[in-house]
Amino acid sequence: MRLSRSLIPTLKETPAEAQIVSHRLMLRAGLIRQQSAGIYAWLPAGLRVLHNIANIVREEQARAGSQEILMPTIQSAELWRESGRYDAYGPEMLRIRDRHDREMLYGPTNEEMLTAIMRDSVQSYRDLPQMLYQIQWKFRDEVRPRFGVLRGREFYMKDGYSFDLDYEGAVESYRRMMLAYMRTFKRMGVRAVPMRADTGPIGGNLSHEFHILAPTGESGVFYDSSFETIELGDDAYDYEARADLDAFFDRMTSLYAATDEKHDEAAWAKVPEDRRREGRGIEVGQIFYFGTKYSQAMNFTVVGPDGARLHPEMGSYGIGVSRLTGAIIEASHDEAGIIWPDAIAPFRASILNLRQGDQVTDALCERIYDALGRDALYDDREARAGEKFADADLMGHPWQVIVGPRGAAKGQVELKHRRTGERAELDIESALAKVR
Ligand SMILES: Nc1ncnc2c1ncn2[C@@H]1O[C@H](COS(=O)(=O)NC(=O)[C@@H](N)CS)[C@@H](O)[C@H]1O
Repeated sequence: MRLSRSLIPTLKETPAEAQIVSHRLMLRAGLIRQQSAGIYAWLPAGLRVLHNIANIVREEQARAGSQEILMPTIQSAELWRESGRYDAYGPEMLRIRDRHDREMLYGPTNEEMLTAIMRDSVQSYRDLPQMLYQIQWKFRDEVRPRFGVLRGREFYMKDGYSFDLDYEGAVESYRRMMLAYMRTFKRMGVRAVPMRADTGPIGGNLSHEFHILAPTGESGVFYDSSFETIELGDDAYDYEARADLDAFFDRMTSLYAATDEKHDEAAWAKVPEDRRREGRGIEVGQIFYFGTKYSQAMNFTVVGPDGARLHPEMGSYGIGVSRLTGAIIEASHDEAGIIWPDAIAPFRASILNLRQGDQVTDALCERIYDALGRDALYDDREARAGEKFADADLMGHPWQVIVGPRGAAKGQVELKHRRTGERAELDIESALAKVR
């Protein structure tokens, strides 16, 4: 994209309402604009990040054998009355009435809906196990939305659901998702720590939250410092080998890590003193096993191998896709702005034209822009070099291709790596080879 023709409204000043760095930087880098409390519009560069995150989630869900579906955001109240959660869910649920005065709601999650779809679709044990997910907008009427997209009211979530014949199968699904989640977060360039967690309104008795460690995290966390160094998502494990799933799960859960709600002083005391860490975490995902809570409540049964009916065992698995855009900035920024991990950056490179109007410089910029295609943001504005440098650092793309008249005359550019600050004078082909 050409910056002179794009809607990426960067700001020099920090908006007063933004209290944490990711909220400030997302506004200043022109990624989002608030429309009402906890509800945001995603501008072109912000939407590219959101799609990059969602696509990594998609690829890793596919690898784990989960099928993508898409369910509606608007749900009927009676569906939630079947499970008893319509009243239990409380004021976070946005309740609405349609023109025929039917009670509807904007879905905060979809356990009931997918259980009803499965109830209407499968009758035999041969149709299980199934693992399905969607990436869809949710609404939770948070009493105090804050910190930008970290705690919004309308937010983008991957929510997955597993259906198994028995407890053993449900445990395998849970462990499959543990591996998929750790691989997913690793690919996004962040370290997320799996922590034992409470289950809250979703239910069940087994749950882990995945936390990115960041000083602005809302959750207090206690963890073994080994999590700062061990390999968190390596590819050595095979989803089709139960022993691999068990080995990975044991490795991830044998080290101590718990949110403050689940912190256990006795277990904590067994962690060698020099390895005990306390900190703050941002919850970017949570997985739950809750057995037959929904299949019982909604009378979803299949005919088992012996002809008797059984209630499938379920779990659900969420990732905060829109929250991750902010959480990753909390974990990866400096005083100049965002430092995007390569895999999710809105663009791979900013092209900075330092002498707009100079024919040789313009021509070289166009050549580089053509070569990099949609992965580049070409700053072709009539603006001073200093402004272009500041905006490129603020927007945080991994590479900056800096084109000035002296270098252009020699067919050279200056290449800057945003994360390390390293600079090099290179000919075009060498520079393009590094950026691609
Ligand atoms: N208000 C919010 N704003 C942004 N992200 C949120 C918000 N509430 C939850 N999330 C994200 O959504 C993830 C999943 O939400 S959850 O409540 O833990 N789990 C569920 O809803 C399950 N039904 C998953 S299928 C959380 O880990 C968090 O990263």
